[in-house]
Amino acid sequence: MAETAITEKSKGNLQVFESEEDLAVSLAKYTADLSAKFVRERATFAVVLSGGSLIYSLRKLTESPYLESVDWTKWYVFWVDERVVPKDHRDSNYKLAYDGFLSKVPIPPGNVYNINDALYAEGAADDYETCFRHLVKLKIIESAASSGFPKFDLMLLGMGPDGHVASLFPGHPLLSENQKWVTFIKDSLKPPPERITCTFPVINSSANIALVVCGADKADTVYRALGNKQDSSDLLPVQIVSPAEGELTWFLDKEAASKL
Ligand SMILES: O=C(O)[C@H](O)[C@@H](O)[C@H](O)[C@H](O)COP(=O)(O)O
Repeated sequence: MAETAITEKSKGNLQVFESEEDLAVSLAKYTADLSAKFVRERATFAVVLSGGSLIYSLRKLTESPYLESVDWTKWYVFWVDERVVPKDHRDSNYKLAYDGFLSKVPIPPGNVYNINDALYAEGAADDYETCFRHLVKLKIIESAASSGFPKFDLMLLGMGPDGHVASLFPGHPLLSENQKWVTFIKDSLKPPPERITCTFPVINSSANIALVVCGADKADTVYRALGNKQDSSDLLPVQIVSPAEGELTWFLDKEAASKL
């Protein structure tokens, strides 16, 4: 059961669910509705996934009615961050998403854009940015009118207990990267250390962002991001998520929201 509260625009729409099960039901509807809207408007739906528990929370999309009703042939799938490991490695976000989601829905394999796992971190980041630039030219990915950064239709983000999103960690210099679309990190606090990640200008150019957060271990950070006491001096990565021209929706289970 969702209690929906609309908070200040900068903090986004906040939805709190009794259980992760309820959250998953609502997340599937939200994603399917956006898919229908973008397919109607531009015959394409460009979706960005993260790793972690988010993939499990997408499971209802692989079931009826969405398995039949979503136009999966129009989906284009990307990753907001990826671990620099072979794509069949147990740490691979591609493998996680393939096993838990992509293998269960009929998205054309050619529409799934994982990183080139034959390259080192720097090369893989550059290569992924080149791929985005090519798809922006083809209008498979929209372009943000004001900045020229890619504007994905939907970005599905998780959040770590420390407030990281994608592979953008608290206090890391990459938080202020404002030129590159995709960059790399070799000292990720969450293993494995080598990753590629979209930058904040790309994340914040998205048309829609869902921040999907479950569990009591994240309650303090959720409070810091959404509670009334705001300290703008030392922003956590999750607090920098703020789509300039898009919509941010928080999906929280009641444990994650317990300190609000
Ligand atoms: O590759 C990754 O590690 C992720 O993309 C990362 O940003 C993840 O989304 C958060 O760490 C939350 O993960 P959990 O939901 O599993 O806590």
